Amino acid sequence: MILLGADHGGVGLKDAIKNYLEQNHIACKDFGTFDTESVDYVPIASKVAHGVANGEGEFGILCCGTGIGMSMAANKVQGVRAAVCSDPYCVEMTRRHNNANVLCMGGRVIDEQKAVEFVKIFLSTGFEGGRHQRRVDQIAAVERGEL
Ligand SMILES: O=C(CO)[C@H](O)[C@H](O)[C@H](O)COP(=O)(O)O
Repeated sequence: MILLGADHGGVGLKDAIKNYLEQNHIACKDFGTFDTESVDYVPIASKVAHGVANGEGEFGILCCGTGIGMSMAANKVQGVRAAVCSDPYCVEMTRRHNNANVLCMGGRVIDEQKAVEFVKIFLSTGFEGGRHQRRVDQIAAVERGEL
């Protein structure tokens, strides 16, 4: 299950991604927003991030104007590793090296075609583990206040 969320700055990307997922029979849940009326991104990021942290969704995808506000809010939730990406290399590497579980993108930064391309990369790339597992474990230790 892929959990989706956006504010007014990212709703176009989110809807294009939802369309792609549904056309390809990939289960998704849409936490809004559903139009371009201004909304705060934080409560939406929180819903998606908690859904990923509690296992409702394997991955989250969050879109705002830049992707940055969404990533900042999502990364406050324990267990979430949200990455804001605007190029395909970073999308691939954040799965391979960081085991990112939330992808954040900006509707004022990239177009819908790129966003869908990035989602394809994100969902099809695995975590490499090894030395990267040690570093991801260290991020979790920071969350617990142990590092
Ligand atoms: O949090 C953000 C910036 O890092 C997002 O891009 C928001 O979508 C943006 O701040 C919203 O701005 P607006 O002027 O209220 O449309």
